[in-house]
Order: sequence, then structure tokens, then C-alpha cells
Amino acid sequence: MKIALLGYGKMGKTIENLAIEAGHKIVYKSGTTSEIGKLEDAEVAIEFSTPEAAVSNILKCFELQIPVVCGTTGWLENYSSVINSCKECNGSFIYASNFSVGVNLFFSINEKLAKLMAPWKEYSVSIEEIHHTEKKDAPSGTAITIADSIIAQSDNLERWSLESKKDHSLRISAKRIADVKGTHTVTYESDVDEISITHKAKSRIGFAKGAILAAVFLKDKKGLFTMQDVLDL
Ligand SMILES: NC(=O)c1ccc[n+]([C@@H]2O[C@H](COP(=O)([O-])OP(=O)(O)OC[C@H]3O[C@@H](n4cnc5c(N)ncnc54)[C@H](O)[C@@H]3O)[C@@H](O)[C@H]2O)c1
Ligand SMILES: O=C(O)C1=N[C@H](C(=O)O)CCC1
Repeated sequence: MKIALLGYGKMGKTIENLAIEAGHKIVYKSGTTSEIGKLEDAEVAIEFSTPEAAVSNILKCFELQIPVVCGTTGWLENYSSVINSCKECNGSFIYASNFSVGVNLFFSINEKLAKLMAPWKEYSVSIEEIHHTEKKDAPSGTAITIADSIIAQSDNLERWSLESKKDHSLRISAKRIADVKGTHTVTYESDVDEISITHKAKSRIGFAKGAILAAVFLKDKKGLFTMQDVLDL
């Protein structure tokens, strides 16, 4: 598969190594000191750049009819306009706040736990995410996905918030500690006990493998897909 890498930082480099090992070819890179190759030569683009750059990179791929797998977080205020552009251009698109198989299983566990906990009003729920100090956005895209799923099951929570003790808000605490690849914990606390689930990434390999899996899935398809479609969850 001929891959374009839009964004060549920590994730772009990890994806490059794993893709080459798996027999794929990197035909284009941007986000390096200068562009390498031609985007038009790619069969699929994998986008891990910055919140500011993601939307224009995605739209460029739609124009060129190149399927695009996007892992960049922090641009979701533009999500519906990107989806509309994808439909207008008859493009191919997958966005996931987290491409790792483990986190996608964690998303399913979180949803099931939220359903189970919804009737038990004595528990209050919160989310903690910890990432490296270079991360640009807070809370993490993964924490937002987890929060949206809990809020959808709740008849009390209406939104998430980084601030503590806001009415009808699900508290997300975002911590930044050097070198942490990504840890997410959901905690339900009552006066008498506590229930927690945690996912902890040991490296970026899980994210990168999932993004390559998504690119293989998307290459010859048209339309909008999710990581749940890729993993058949
Ligand atoms: N979805 C997931 O599974 C997942 C996993 C890890 C990281 N992420 C997200 O991916 C993004 C990148 O993470 P990272 O750790 O590689 O960050 P990074 O800072 O190491 O790399 C980002 C790169 O994008 C480049 N860039 C800047 N402007 C660009 C442009 N216009 N076009 C292309 N590239 C451009 C920068 O030069 C930099 O090299 C972040 O938003 C992060 O939250 C998502
Ligand atoms: O390192 C990052 O940045 C990560 N970003 C994603 C997020 O915001 O959820 C996924 C985990 C790593």
C-alpha cells in the first residue's frame, strides 16, 4: 500500500517504521523540514499532525480523492463541516481519538459499565487522563470519547468539564507528566467504595498499528467509517 504521512512527529515516525516493516511504501511526507514525494501518488493518507493543521490536510485529501485516516485530536469543533465536505466530495474518512485496539476495547467496557452504573445514583463518576508534557490539547481526544459515552447513558450529566464541581458536568482531570504515552482512568465513587477501570499505553506502537489497520481497511472504500467498523466491535 502506498502511504502518505501527513505529520511526521512522534506518531508519523512510529507509523513509518511499522508500515515499512509490514511491506508498505511511504510515498509522501509532510511536517518534516521539507516535503518528501508527491501526495497524489498515495493510495491512502495517515494524518497525525496538529489541531491547527488537521482540517486543511483532511480537506486536501478529499479534493484529491485520497482516503484519509486521521488521528489528530483537538479539532473536533470542525468535525461536522469536515464530515459534510467528505460527503460532498464522495471522500473516504476515518477519525478516531485513539486507534489502539486496547483502547477501543476499553471504550466498549466503559460503555457497558456506564449502562450498569446509571441507576446507582450514590456513585459520582470522573475521568483522569495523563499524557506527556508536549501534548497540545486538553483534555485528550480519548477522554472526550469516554466522557461522551458516559454522558449518553446518564440522565443527570449534560457535558464534560475540566473544572471540578460544575453542576451536571462530568469532571475530566488532565495531567501532564514527562514521557507518559497515555493513561485513562474512569472512577465511580460512593461514600463506601470506589470502582475504577484504567487503560495504560506502554508505547505508541498500539496507536500506530491501529492506524495502519484502519488505512488497509479504508484504502478501497468510500464514505465515513469508525474504528469500531475496522475492528468489528
Ligand atoms: N488517535 C490516536 O490514536 C492518537 C495517538 C497518538 C497521538 N494522537 C494525536 O496525534 C497528533 C500528533 O501527535 P504526535 O505525538 O505525533 O505529535 P508531534 O508533535 O510529535 O508531531 C506532530 C507533527 O505535525 C507536524 N506538522 C505541523 N504542521 C503540519 C502540517 N500543516 N502538515 C503536516 N504536519 C504538520 C509537526 O511538525 C510535527 O512534526 C496529536 O493531535 C495527538 O493528540 C492521536
Ligand atoms: O500523545 C498524544 O497526544 C495522544 N493523543 C491521543 C488523545 O488525545 O487521546 C491518544 C493518546 C495519545
